[in-house]
Amino acid sequence: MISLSDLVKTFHTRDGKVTAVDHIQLTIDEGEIFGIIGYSGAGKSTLIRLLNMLETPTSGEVVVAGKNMGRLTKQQLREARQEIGMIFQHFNLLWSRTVKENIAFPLEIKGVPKAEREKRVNELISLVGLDGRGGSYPSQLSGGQKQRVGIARALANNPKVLLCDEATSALDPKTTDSILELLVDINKKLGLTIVLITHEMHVIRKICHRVAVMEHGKIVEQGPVLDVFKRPREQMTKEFVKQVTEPEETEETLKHLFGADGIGHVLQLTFVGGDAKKPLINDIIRTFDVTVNILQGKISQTQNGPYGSLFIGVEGDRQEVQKVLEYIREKHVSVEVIHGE
Ligand SMILES: Nc1ncnc2c1ncn2[C@@H]1O[C@H](COP(=O)(O)OP(=O)(O)OP(=O)(O)O)[C@@H](O)[C@H]1O
Repeated sequence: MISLSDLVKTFHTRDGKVTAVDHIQLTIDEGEIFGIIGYSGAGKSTLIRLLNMLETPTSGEVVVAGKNMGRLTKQQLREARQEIGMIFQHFNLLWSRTVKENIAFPLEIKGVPKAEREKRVNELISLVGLDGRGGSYPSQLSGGQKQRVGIARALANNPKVLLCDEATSALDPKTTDSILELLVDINKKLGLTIVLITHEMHVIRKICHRVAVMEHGKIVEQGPVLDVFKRPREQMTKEFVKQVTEPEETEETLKHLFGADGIGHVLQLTFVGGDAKKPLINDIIRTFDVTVNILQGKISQTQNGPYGSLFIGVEGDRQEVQKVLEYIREKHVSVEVIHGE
């Protein structure tokens, strides 16, 4: 659905040249929810704005739904943009228009007749769960409801692609989850391709099929979400993965435990997909002459299956602990000794 080749965007500022997007190659498939994660300044906003030509590339190509966006006439570009909806962190609604009028806006621009417009607007209001709020003004809505209006407006022209620019960053965690669920629902119902940028791994974990990690204008790592969670290569990816796989206080808790008596080895086990359901700890206790102490653990759900991280303390003689490690590895569960020999 989307293919980027050798895409570059440089800005010339008073302080010199800034390369916001640096030779990016990327393919995003039809019907996929693709997440791009990175810290502030990595170039995410610039990259997503290049997809609908809100930014003009310095060099390279952007092809969306079979159209080479850089080679279109102004009229063709206007038409191509109708196939690419976009939602924003601060919603960008028209404050003097009601919910219905906001959603109808892109249809008016396209010249859709009034009766057809109304029908479509009512369908969209139901789709995003805003029944009964069509006559309200944006100032009368909660943040989550405002984003629902943004989503309905972005979908008005039946786009093939939806771009989400930090769409949940201004929302509280519960509202964030409800908007993410709506995006998954729309992706499934309409087969819409969704590209989102975020600095929160929680968003990626919850809804994306694939993820790309961006740093200094480049994509430093990409792949299916579970694969990247299981084997993050880059240090920055590891930091992002930790955001969702380890409870915040893990490091502190473990530090205290390392100082305590009787803590032999501390192992970190990483389970992915079906592995997360195996009764591994039970098997270890039954099979080996060791004491197992569960220190901390977390299982999270991703679009491709569960992902879990578990910290256990294992006491026993060294050879027996070695056998435990071999046993865990045989079961294809990743294990790392984070304390002990
Ligand atoms: N219009 C512009 N003019 C000059 N420099 C720009 C412009 N837009 C972005 N930049 C620069 O490009 C780099 C990437 O910015 P960008 O906003 O794309 O990053 P980001 O990852 O989206 O960060 P954030 O989440 O903070 O917006 C930054 O160094 C930024 O200062």
